[in-house]
This record gives sequence, C-alpha cells and structure tokens, in this order.
Amino acid sequence: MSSTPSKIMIDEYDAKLGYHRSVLPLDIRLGITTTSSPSSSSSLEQPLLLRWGLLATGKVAHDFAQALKFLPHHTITAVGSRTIERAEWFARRHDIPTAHGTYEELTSDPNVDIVYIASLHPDHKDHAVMALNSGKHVLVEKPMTMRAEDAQLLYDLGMEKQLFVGEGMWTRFFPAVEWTRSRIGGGCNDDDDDDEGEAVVEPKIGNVRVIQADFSIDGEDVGPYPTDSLYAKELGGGSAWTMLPYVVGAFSLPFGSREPDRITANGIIPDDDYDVGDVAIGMTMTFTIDDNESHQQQQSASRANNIDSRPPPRNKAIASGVVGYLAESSEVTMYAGKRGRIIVNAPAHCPTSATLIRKPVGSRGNGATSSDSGGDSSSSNPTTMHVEFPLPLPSKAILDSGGVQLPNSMGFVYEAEAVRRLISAKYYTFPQWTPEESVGSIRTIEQMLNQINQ
Ligand SMILES: NC(=O)C1=CN([C@@H]2O[C@H](COP(=O)(O)OP(=O)(O)OC[C@H]3O[C@@H](n4cnc5c(N)ncnc54)[C@H](OP(=O)(O)O)[C@@H]3O)[C@@H](O)[C@H]2O)C=CC1
Ligand SMILES: O=C1OC[C@@H](O)[C@H](O)[C@H]1O
Repeated sequence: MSSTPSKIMIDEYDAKLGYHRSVLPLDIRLGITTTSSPSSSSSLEQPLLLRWGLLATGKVAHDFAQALKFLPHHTITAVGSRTIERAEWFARRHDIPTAHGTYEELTSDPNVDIVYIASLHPDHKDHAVMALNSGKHVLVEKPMTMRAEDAQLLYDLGMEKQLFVGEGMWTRFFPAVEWTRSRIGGGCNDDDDDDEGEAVVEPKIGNVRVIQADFSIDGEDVGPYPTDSLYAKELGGGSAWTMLPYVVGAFSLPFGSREPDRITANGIIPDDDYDVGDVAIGMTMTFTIDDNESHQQQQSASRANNIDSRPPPRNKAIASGVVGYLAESSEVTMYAGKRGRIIVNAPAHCPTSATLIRKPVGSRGNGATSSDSGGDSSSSNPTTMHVEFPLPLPSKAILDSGGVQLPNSMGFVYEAEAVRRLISAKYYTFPQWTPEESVGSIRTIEQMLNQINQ
C-alpha cells in the first residue's frame, strides 16, 4: 500500500467507483443546499436512513449528536465510551438506544452503519482503522490524523473495502463557503471586463491571488494550561492540530489538491517542563494558479507586442495567516482577485455569511477618488453583495438536552447530510474535501511543525 498520494491512484480510485468528480450530480457535490433526494436514486426509492454510532462522548460528540437530531434521515443507534457509565449518561441525555463501555463494542455493533470518530486526534487513526475493519463507514473529526501517511492509509483502506472515509472539515459544507467557492476563479484573463456596463447578477472575483485568514482564540477561555487537550502534547495539544487545519483548508479552497509551492512558518512554543505544543503560529504560503498555459501565452504575447507593458506574474498567489491561543482574533477569511474580494465573515471556520466587494477593473477601490483611479467616478465605485445563510434553529428537544457547546454547531447538518447523500450514491469520499486535500493539508501542517520545532 502506497504511503503517499498520487494523481494516478486517485484517478484509479474514481474509476473503480464508477464515478468521476466532474460528473457527480450537483446536489451530491453541494451537500444540503437543495433538499431534494440525491439525483442518482429514483424518486420511488426510500431515502437512505443513516444509522450513526458515536465514538467518544466529549464536546464535539455532544454537538454533532444535537445537529443529527435536526435531520430526518439520520438516527443515532449507539454510543461508545471508555467507560459504560459515561456511555450510559450520554445515551440518556441524547435518547440513544444502546450504550457501549468500549470503543470495540461500538464499532462492531450490527446496528451501526457509520462511526463518527470524536475522540482526541492522536487516536483517530487507530479508532478509524478499528471501525473500517468492522465494516463501518467512518467520518473522522479533524485533524483526521497527525501524519499524512496515516490519513492516506485510511483512505486506502476505505477504497479497498468500499466504505466511506471522510475527514470532518465541516467548514467546506457551509453554504457560505459553497457560495464563496462558486464566486472565485475565472482564468488568467480575469481582467477582461466582459461584463462592463451590465448589471452583474452572479459576480466573480477572478482567480484568487491574495488570501488572509486567522483563527486564534484566548485559550484561557477554553481549558486550563498546560493540562487541557488544547496544550498537552500527549492529547494532541498545540494550535497546529486544533486551529491550523481550518486555515490550511481556507488557503486550499481555490487551489484544490495543488499543494503550496513554498511554506514558511514561525511559532511560539512555551518553554515549559510539561510537554506542550505550540500556542501560536504565523505563516505564509505561495501557490501556483492552475492556468499556466494561458499565463504563458499571455506573457509571450505581451512581450511580442511591447516589452514595457508586460503584466506582472498572473499565475501566482500568496496567502498569510495566524492561528493560536494567545487572544481571540477576528476570524475572517479574505480572498482577493483581480475583480474584487470576498470576505468569509466570522466565525470563518463555520460561517453563516459572506460579502463580495467587486472592484471595477483598472480602478482603485477602497475609497479611491475618480482621479486616483484614472476612470470616471461611477466605474470606480465598488459594488457590494452580502449573502446570509442562517443556521437551522435548534428544536425544543435539542435545547432541552443542552443546546450546543461550540460555535455554530447546528451547522454540522450540512456535513452530515453530505455524508448521507454520498453513501446513498455509493460515492465513498468527499468531493468537497477530497482525499488529496485532506492528506495534503496534514502534510502542510507537518512541514510547518518541522520548521517551528527546528
Ligand atoms: N469539527 C469541529 O468543529 C470540532 C472538532 N473537534 C475535534 O474533535 C476531537 C475531539 O475534541 P473535543 O470533543 O473537543 O474533545 P473532548 O476532550 O471534549 O472529548 C474527547 C473525548 O475523547 C475521548 N477520549 C479518549 N481518550 C481520551 C483521553 N486520553 N483523554 C481525554 N479524552 C479521551 C473521551 O470520550 P470518552 O470518555 O467517552 O471515551 C472524551 O470525551 C478532536 O480531534 C478535535 O480536534 C473538536 C471540537 C470541534
Ligand atoms: O474544531 C474546533 O476546534 C477549535 C474550536 O475552538 C472550534 O470551535 C472547533 O470547531
């Protein structure tokens, strides 16, 4: 079994399943944004009822259980904990019929179709392998594993057994992020003002060239230093594994499986007797935009015409970000292209809104006057489009059993419903967060940690 992903292997994977991402039905690719049943199944078929088993009973397991209660075609049939007392307590709280006092019993429960791995990340790999070897689909919380080769192993095992394997990068399923994805891109010639003078109904910002993202919290609001799992290395501590997956995922949204050309990272690791991970990381990355051919054509055409008007490189992008536990940051993600920028509003790892600010080509936005921009004042006015995607409201049953503990957790419905649609269409990975991106993101985090730990 190969330990590193390769293009060929992924293509073989798609071929084996009889699907290719590009031909996946739209409603399956785009999670829950439509409420109709998957287009691959006939309308006479009953929708698949997905039977979940929850592995672990911590904060995220609680919130995920709450979101599942909102969804009609999902049920939680069992929960497993390291102790039967804790499993029974959780089962009572969430009205779950079966409680198991070991994770092994949970993963071999015949009434479970899919195991949600909500234990701490140092254990994700072993718990997911256990579930897959028992014939269960798995949704593994982020970070899927703490080594890229372990994540690859899980995807390979899923492929071999024809079982769903996904990393819970839930951000990707929020409608505000789907909308953002649909508003970026456009090729290297994205400065052609082809819609000048027309009302732009579906504005795009062109290829993303600059990204800024941050996700920093005040760790003291969450758990005690140095013993909490935010910090303690044996529990997966360090913002590299808890916060950074979101920022790396935000960076890769426009570039898919294309990993960064170059990564630089600087971090703060407490000088402590206790074995703790980093409490902050700052980073930059550069990417190549996938439009090299037209970029080269454009460059050579410009050179042939007039070497002095040669445009700057159009096929490169730069991203910068900060994560950590030192103080709460604004938590927005900003994508900028030739035609404007999109702000994924706070909290950007689980957003309910986004704002697109369109910039007329050839003019300065950001308050420039007509003389600054060299154009007339009407064309230099940026237009703004704000979209809101409110979360489902928790029902009384959800509120009575404790509501949610983490920000916007009702948004787990999008990811969970995407899983159900995919499994019902016999498609066994997320097109929204592919195995290549998932494994690549872990490899990127490993590279940053290597730099920080030097
Ligand atoms: N997608 C998202 O929004 C979120 C994802 N996460 C991810 O989910 C995972 C769990 O996080 P979270 O729920 O916050 O963590 P918690 O500490 O709240 O819960 C972790 C659970 O793991 C089990 N566990 C197994 N071994 C240990 C151990 N040695 N020490 C402590 N607990 C252990 C426990 O369940 P039991 O006692 O039942 O066996 C415990 O309740 C992490 O990987 C995290 O990155 C976390 C928060 C949000
Ligand atoms: O995954 C997570 O880890 C960090 C938390 O602050 C955040 O709410 C959660 O989604």
